[in-house]
Amino acid sequence: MTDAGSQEDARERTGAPAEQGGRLSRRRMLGFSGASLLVGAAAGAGLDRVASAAEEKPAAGGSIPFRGPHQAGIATPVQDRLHFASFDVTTGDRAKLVGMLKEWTAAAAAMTAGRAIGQGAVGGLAVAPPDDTGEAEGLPPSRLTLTIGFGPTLFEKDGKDRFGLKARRPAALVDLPHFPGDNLDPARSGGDIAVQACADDPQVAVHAIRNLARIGFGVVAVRWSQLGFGKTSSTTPDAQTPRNLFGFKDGTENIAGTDRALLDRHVWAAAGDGSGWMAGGSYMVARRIRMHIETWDRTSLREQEDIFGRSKGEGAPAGAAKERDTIVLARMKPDAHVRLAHPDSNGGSRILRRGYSFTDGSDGLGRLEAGLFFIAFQRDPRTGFIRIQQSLAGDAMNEYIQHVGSGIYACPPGVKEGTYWGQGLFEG
Ligand SMILES: C=CC1=C(C)c2cc3[nH]c(cc4nc(cc5[nH]c(cc1n2)c(C)c5CCC(=O)O)C(CCC(=O)O)=C4C)c(C)c3C=C
Ligand SMILES: [Fe+2]
Repeated sequence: MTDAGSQEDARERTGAPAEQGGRLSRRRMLGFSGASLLVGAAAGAGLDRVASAAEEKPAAGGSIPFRGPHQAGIATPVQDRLHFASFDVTTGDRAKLVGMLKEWTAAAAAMTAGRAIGQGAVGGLAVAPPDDTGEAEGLPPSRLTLTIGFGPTLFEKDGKDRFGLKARRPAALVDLPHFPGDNLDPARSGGDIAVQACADDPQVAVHAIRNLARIGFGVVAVRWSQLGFGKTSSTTPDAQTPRNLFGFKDGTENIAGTDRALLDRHVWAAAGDGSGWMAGGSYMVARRIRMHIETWDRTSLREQEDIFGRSKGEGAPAGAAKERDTIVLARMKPDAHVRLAHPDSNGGSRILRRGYSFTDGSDGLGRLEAGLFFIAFQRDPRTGFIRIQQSLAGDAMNEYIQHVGSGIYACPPGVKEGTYWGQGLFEG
């Protein structure tokens, strides 16, 4: 850790805010003085209150605490941009993998606080590559969160227990079954380790993934990645519900990041669930879903609304006037998306959705290569995503979408002071 790193550790211990409303840039963070930290420590309780208020609703450029009981980026209010990356581990050396996870943890703590990695982009030796690539210099933390997850192949790949982790694989980390209509590209699926980077500034998210990949050189290689914009789900019900690329409000009936009871019941894995090292963690399912925009755009408004079971303008459930009015499933068509995805149609199953829209240019036939990068967190994918996706086999929307990429990852609990990402898996 650099001096700046020690200061950051001290900040996290004292609860001193990394910045106030995003006014401190990375450059200014490096100049954050030890004296001000002492003042912060003396102020103790008052600053703790500031920190927890900031945690609930930080300003757009602000920072989200990296350490805590749960990883940030799950219950955290959804940021504007996504850079998701899935990595293959290219070494068979467990010690190297653990060493990299330690380096990643230090780098993630720095970047989420708005600091540069190590000696920064220009602070090191002139004859060596800089510790940080530099494109986030001068930018605020932008509510960057980095969330790590471990894929099934980290535990066993092609019958090989490469890292002695096979017996540690959680029962809930199942291989996703084939669903009707799936057209999955192996080059956009799977991976041993995934990192979800979310931030309000795409440059900050891209910088984070780029630097983790750089640090991991020789240990991991990027298998596939996805950029996303225009969050399609909100975890803050008071905020305006965002719209997806079909033009509908998306995320109305999501689990709120502040709803402790629902999070404990449906999102956070518990000690009694079978894998003690996952307690406080969650399971992430990522699906790249292509949306056939051009076909959709030739569909009548009534048909579009029937497909979702909600109105396009207000987002009201069928037969109701306002977005938050009570849902009556019987008023929707039997194959309406909301009717089939609703907990009442799935034995009470609920997931926390955190997806983003994507457009990757056009597909060579003049059609927009666009869709939803669907991300869902849940306590158990067998009763979460899998259950709901099986129900969606009869979804009227299937004519307009296709699942083309897929991944499932066990996201360990949050990082405590002095520990590294996934330590419980390797040392528990
Ligand atoms: C397996 C889970 C789900 C997939 C895959 C999925 C794809 C998908 N969804 C939309 C648009 C909307 N979804 C909405 C609601 C909704 N969707 C799911 C699950 C999956 N969606 C759930 C659990 C719910 C909530 C159901 C409820 O309890 O009422 C809505 C309505 C607004 C809302 O509540 O969010 C929209 C719109 C798209 C476009 C899509 C794939 C491209
Ligand atoms: Fe949906």
